[in-house]
Amino acid sequence: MEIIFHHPTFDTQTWLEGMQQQLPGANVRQWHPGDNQPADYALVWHPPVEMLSGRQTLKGVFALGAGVDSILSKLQAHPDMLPNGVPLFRLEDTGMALQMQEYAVSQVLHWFRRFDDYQALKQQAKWQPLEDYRREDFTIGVLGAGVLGGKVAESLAAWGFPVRCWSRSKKDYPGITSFAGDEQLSDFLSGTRVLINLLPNTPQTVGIINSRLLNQLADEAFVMNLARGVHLVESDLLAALESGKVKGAMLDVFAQEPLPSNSPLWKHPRIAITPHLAAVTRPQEAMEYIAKTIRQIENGENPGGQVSLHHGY
Ligand SMILES: NC(=O)C1=CN([C@@H]2O[C@H](COP(=O)(O)OP(=O)(O)OC[C@H]3O[C@@H](n4cnc5c(N)ncnc54)[C@H](O)[C@@H]3O)[C@@H](O)[C@H]2O)C=CC1
Ligand SMILES: O=C(O)C(=O)CO
Repeated sequence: MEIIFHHPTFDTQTWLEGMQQQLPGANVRQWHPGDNQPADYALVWHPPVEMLSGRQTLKGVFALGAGVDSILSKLQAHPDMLPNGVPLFRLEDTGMALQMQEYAVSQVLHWFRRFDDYQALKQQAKWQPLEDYRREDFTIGVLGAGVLGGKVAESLAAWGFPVRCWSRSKKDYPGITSFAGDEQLSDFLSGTRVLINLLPNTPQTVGIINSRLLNQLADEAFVMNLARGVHLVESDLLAALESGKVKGAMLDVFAQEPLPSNSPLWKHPRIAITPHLAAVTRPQEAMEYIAKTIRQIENGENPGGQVSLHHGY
């Protein structure tokens, strides 16, 4: 079995040796421009078009992350990059759900316990106990209730918050109210105090967090964008913060990354920023998952994690 690997930033040696250990019978190599020797599987992130195109013998391409928007947008520009019928897989969880839970729970608790307000009071050397927020006024709405959104919703429900989620089709997560489809988006938003975005980047979801959506949230809402920068209309968020409709935001992803130093988001006192690390690929878990999937394919089984090219995620 021949496996080719390309990632612009990951430590290649770790992956070559790790995959070799996972699949002792395989020959795992780093792909270099000009290498058109046979390959059964490709492990990629931002792959050069020539790495994949024309490889009719591929049995699977693995994206080394959860979001496949960068690969799919390249595929749109170069439709022959992924030979017909070759399945594209992505990482499902592989340690990312726990990271997303840590991120979301810690920030929700930060807002719920009003640490943002106390931080502002500290700047004024003011000793001033504030009224507690009540859980019943702190409904959390998770946009996108898939592998990551579902787990984030579950972890917040465990903290006793009212939690709801919104997805393409209804979900049956215990203790979480499920809304589905465009026709239920307004109901989902109405009363949502903390909005957490974990949608994939598709033509249907680009710009979804705009002023029309923000105006439907509860007053003094909070916004957490953990998915993709293109989901959020940054100027609309700034306007909602200005008007007081939105009280605070935590952003991990941006329309332009790295976020340019002159972006007004940096200086805004009620916006917290992290540099796209809400959940990163954990090599060991990812390699175990990929190896398991490859074994399933080799055994003629139907593995999970296949991207729907039709739905775009
Ligand atoms: N900031 C970071 O560090 C990371 C960000 N991500 C982002 O998180 C996203 C979500 O990841 P997963 O949970 O694994 O994806 P997933 O595919 O398991 O879940 C996607 C969810 O969105 C819903 N959805 C999709 N299109 C919709 C639409 N038009 N209307 C309503 N609901 C819709 C689906 O029904 C599903 O519930 C990734 O696509 C990626 O962009 C992923 C990993 C790390
Ligand atoms: O896996 C993904 O999609 C990411 O955004 C990783 O940071």
